Amino acid sequence: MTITRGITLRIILDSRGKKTVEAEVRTENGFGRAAAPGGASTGIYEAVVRDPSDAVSDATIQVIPHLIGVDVSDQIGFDSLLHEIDGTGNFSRIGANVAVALSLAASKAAADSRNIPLWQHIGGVFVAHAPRPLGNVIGGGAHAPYATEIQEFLVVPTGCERVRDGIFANARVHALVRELLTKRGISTGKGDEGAWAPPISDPDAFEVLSEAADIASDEAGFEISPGIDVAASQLYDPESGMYRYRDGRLRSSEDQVTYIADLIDEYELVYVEDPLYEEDYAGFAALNRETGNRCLICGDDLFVTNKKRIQDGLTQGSTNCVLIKPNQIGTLTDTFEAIDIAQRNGLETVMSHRSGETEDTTIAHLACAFNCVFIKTGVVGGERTAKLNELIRIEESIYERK
Ligand SMILES: O=C(O)[C@@H](CO)OP(=O)(O)O
Ligand SMILES: [Mg+2]
Repeated sequence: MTITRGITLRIILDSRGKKTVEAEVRTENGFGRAAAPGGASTGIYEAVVRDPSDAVSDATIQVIPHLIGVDVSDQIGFDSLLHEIDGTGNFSRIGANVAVALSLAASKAAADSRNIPLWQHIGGVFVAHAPRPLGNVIGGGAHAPYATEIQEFLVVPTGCERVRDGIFANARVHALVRELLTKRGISTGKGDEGAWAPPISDPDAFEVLSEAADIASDEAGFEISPGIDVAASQLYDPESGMYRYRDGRLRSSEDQVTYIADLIDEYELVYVEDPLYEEDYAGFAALNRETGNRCLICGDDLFVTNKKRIQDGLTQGSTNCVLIKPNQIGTLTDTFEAIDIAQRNGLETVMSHRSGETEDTTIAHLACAFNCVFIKTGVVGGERTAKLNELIRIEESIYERK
């Protein structure tokens, strides 16, 4: 039976030590638990996160009673009920943190009631592989003060056969970056996602990243490629309409496109996320036209996992890739719809964590079920490795089935 018998909401800690929402859904013979992550460089069009304590006490009275006796095997029905109760279109009444925790916990209860893992419940019988891990090894921006200007310097094991080996290779790059920085006498604190947060310039970070990736690649015997998340909304100054850099330099949208295109060529980047700020569909399109044949140009703050915004991006040719964060949109059904419109129109999808995370491993299952090309999870830290280790287990089950 997949009818909800009990639902619990509680406040737990996230990896930044902030409060967040956890939901538990029980059916007669199934149980699901999920927690909401939290962003630091959030997009302005994301579904609305409420104060966790207020949201949980309100939802306990106003939401949970409506969800008892509901069939969790009908995920679309469950999620539209959440929208109906909320009534705002952006979850500003019940809170996107409450909504996403409930929606994901319901899907896990449904999977558990069927006695199968979540990836299989959602993806069905033809899930053929796990996504490659996109790991953050050097970072700054909104995730670490006085570090790099670009928010994330990433690596992805583009040449690995087994995802498991790629996960270990990313960890090796992470360790090598520390060695290289230490050799140069540079301190190695960490940012919110476990990436090193050294007080160095972006060109220096690229240099260290390339060197570490080359060494790890030689050791592993497969290609490890670099990427970045610029998180350019954080650099954009709406008053001047320019991107404002620390050295006082201002870049127009055109300058920013040239700057990023040059970085793509100089460092052979295979992935660039949010190179322009969250309203600049045209700037994204210019970069995508110029470099989309050799690099994934990915929208995060631009799309916020919202199918309408992805449609706008499609119309303008803004990107060839979409970042997917379930908590940006609030339910699993909305997440599916965003992925569906992207993939049906030939865009790649990347499943992503948030900078504030919990030990929740749901995104590892979703990334496999939805056939995402990469999963962005970070490289080290319990809340990051929880997802990577789950990916190792899922990949093993997929292989055993073949
Ligand atoms: O910008 C991003 O892609 C994310 C995750 O890396 O950061 P945040 O969760 O702070 O928005
Ligand atoms: Mg981003």
